Amino acid sequence: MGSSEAEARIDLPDVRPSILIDGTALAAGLVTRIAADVATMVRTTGVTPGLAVVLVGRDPASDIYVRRKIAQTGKAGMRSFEHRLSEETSEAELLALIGQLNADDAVHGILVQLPLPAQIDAGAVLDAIAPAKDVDGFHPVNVGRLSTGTGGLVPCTPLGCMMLLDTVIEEYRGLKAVVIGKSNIVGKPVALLLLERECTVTVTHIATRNLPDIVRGADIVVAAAGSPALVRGDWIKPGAVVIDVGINRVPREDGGTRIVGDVVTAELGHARAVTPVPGGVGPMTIACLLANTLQAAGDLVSGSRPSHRRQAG
Ligand SMILES: Nc1nc(=O)c2c([nH]1)NC[C@@H]1CN(c3ccc(C(=O)N[C@@H](CCC(=O)O)C(=O)O)cc3)C=[N+]21
Repeated sequence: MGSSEAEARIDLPDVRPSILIDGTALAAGLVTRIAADVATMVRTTGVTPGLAVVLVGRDPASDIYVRRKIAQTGKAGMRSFEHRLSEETSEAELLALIGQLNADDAVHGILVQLPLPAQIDAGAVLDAIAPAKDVDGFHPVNVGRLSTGTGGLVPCTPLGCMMLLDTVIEEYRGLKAVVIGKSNIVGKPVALLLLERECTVTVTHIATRNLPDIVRGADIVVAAAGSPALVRGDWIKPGAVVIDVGINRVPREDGGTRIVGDVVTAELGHARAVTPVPGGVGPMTIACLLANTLQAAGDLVSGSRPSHRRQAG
């Protein structure tokens, strides 16, 4: 990254230096609270929440995330069931496994790690997961529930973004929010959550014209473009809150790689608050997966309709 070029672009009023929102600490606190709720559930119902994680193929990054997810379930006192399938797995084989997990009373949450190999239609797989066990919130039933504000399981990364925002924003009503990226996994659901809080939401994407000008009007920016160092300091209004969802692996001078977000955080001294990468949205995504697994287990045990999520925190 050309840091001298970066510095040259800063020409903004002097305001308080921005807060870095510590996603690692927030996630650890959430996992601790979830662990207490899990213990209560085990004591009062005899049921231990269980999460099945399905990984097809050998993507090294997916491997790391799956191991993190499994480790965190253990910390929260949940059970995890790891299913590692070969790169050559057919769609029919994967659908058969999902059928088994749907029917397994010890499994309350099912996560199929994305992306899937090319021979498998990811949409068909997500459609096959029982909506009540869909802890990713990707099933059309849960997507529909989110869009109508009628409960259900909410995708983990957007939920984590809202919890990070909640640490610095008390009143969302009327704030201008700009979401960069229109993915089904982050952009669209986070836009719906912000809309639910009565923000004025703009969703931008690859074909958006004058993106910097649109972002300059935002009180809240959620950057989920998957483009390293896309969002520069001079795009950000003084006092804005910036959530960086990007996880981009870029080459390091010494030949290794490092993870950077979509935002040049070093240029954001004039923002009110910014999330770091790593240590921001990523750990919250995993903590929210546990929160969703607990919610799914609670709803499955009580036999109730999908619950409305209690206020975060
Ligand atoms: N069905 C499905 N659900 C997912 O939720 C899902 C998925 N597929 N496929 C891949 C993405 C990616 N993802 C991450 C989770 C945690 C971190 C995370 O904890 N990151 C750390 C460390 C980053 C690092 O150093 O590698 C951080 O940002 O601090 C990152 C990425 C979940 N995903």
